[in-house]
Amino acid sequence: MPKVLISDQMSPKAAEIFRARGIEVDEITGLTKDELIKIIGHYDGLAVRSATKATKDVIAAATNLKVIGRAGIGVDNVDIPSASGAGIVVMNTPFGNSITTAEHAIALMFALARQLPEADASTQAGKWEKNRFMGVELTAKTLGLIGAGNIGSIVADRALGLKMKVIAFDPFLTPERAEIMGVTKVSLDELLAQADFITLHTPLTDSTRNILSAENLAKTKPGVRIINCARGGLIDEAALKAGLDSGHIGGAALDVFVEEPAKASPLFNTPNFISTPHLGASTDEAQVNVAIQVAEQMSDFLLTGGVTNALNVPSLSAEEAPRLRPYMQLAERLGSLVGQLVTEGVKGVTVEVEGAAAQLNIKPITAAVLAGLMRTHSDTVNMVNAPYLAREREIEIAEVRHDRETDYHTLVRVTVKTPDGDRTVAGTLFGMTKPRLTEIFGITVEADLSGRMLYIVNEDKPGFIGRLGGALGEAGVNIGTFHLGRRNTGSEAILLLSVDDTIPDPLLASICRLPGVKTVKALTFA
Ligand SMILES: NC(=O)c1ccc[n+]([C@@H]2O[C@H](COP(=O)([O-])OP(=O)(O)OC[C@H]3O[C@@H](n4cnc5c(N)ncnc54)[C@H](O)[C@@H]3O)[C@@H](O)[C@H]2O)c1
Ligand SMILES: O=C(O)CC[C@@H](O)C(=O)O
Repeated sequence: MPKVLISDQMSPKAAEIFRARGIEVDEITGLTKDELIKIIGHYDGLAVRSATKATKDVIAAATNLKVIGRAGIGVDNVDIPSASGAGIVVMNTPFGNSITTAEHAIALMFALARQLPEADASTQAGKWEKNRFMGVELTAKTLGLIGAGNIGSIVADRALGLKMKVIAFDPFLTPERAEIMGVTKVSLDELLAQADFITLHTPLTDSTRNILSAENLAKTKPGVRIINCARGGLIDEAALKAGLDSGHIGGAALDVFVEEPAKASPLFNTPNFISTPHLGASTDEAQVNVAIQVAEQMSDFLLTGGVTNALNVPSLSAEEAPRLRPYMQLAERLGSLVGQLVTEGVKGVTVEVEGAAAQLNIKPITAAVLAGLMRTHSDTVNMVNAPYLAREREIEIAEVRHDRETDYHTLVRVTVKTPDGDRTVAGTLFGMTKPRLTEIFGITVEADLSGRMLYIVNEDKPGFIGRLGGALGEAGVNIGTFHLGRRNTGSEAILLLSVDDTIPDPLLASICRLPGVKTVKALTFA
């Protein structure tokens, strides 16, 4: 009988479902990392919210673990590359708490507009300071959404009902979708300049970390009020404190912090600052939703192999699975590679199959490309919802089968249309099972795409590889594999290195400064 550990506070519904489906379940919350490491080896499944950190060390100790289920959306507490490396499926429940979180953002917006927490504390202290708490109306004010996905869309809907004007910055929001939502798509600078209230609804990624930096906060409208119910790290907390102190920022409400639990913060006790302890998803309704979903999904997987809402494996029928699975892994990695390298909005994706791949059902291959591509910008994308999301975002999808001889026995090629032009990558399967990159942006290169990698474009001049090796060696970064490709002798070369550990930002910056380097990017593959 499979055994599941529920290691965070969860609705009792989750344990009820596991037991009803014949799965043994332990509910042990508040474990330290060492305590978790000690017991995790006994379990086939781990059900978490955000407190448990499923780190590399925890996963290394999880010798029987087959599935990690996140009762919620954000999976930044789960090391997905390590889980994938260990063959552990990671699932989340993408929509169960969206309404609840959107409502929390709206609640915080009201609380800021009318200084509710301070007014409450003052009244209950017997002060009756009627003249101290002068608020602002929300009607006719401009709300700036940073991130217009599931939660952002619900916030927009509610704010429009409050007669606010809603503007949104989201590189993946098409003008057509913005029109359907009733919001105006704007650039980040336009949003910063126009919004009376700003609310954040993006995952924490390389492109969103510190999106409200000191520099961007300085571009906001004087008196702006800011709400973050998404992830700590989207706002520079020190700059936010300075902005509140100077009065440039009229108020801020944070549900999430860089360090959680946030037991101390320079922001605490700052006037016009409101905080809640990561309560965005904390309603009876949302917690029942996510508990039921996670327990059903994990039970299905442990008992039947069925995969739903997985972030690192495709969903597949039993018949197609054996032949398609390696192609989907290849497709997902090609999509992820372009997603990590292309920064501008994607307008179209063409998936071409040649050789043996042309005989297969192309749909799951396309879904895998799209999931890999869009997952770099959203925690909620999986093979199942990726094609739907792509359509919703007006991304044009084309599928082409080639009946022609190629250099490879089987080949998948992905071309992404961006405002800056087309970007093409291609790959094959070695031994019909191992994904292998064969072409990147017009340059032939043969490389694995797995784990943590470093992508460098440089001028093809002698001495560069030695300098790069020196920089990595000095920083104690071990190179696993090394792949090189170039357009013509002496022109542009591409290097793809696999590395054992995360590359720290200062090291990336120093590689960037090496003579001849044009582009450097740290990549991660699930
Ligand atoms: N406080 C909480 O308890 C709580 C609860 C649920 C979710 N969350 C957080 O909220 C986040 C959003 O959830 P969701 O369901 O709306 O996710 P989603 O994936 O549906 O939407 C995220 C949106 O962010 C956009 N985005 C990505 N990069 C961007 C960038 N650089 N600039 C602007 N927009 C960008 C994406 O295009 C997407 O539309 C989650 O990632 C999760 O971390 C927090
Ligand atoms: O589980 C929670 O309380 C928080 C969930 C939230 O951060 C999420 O990403 O879904």
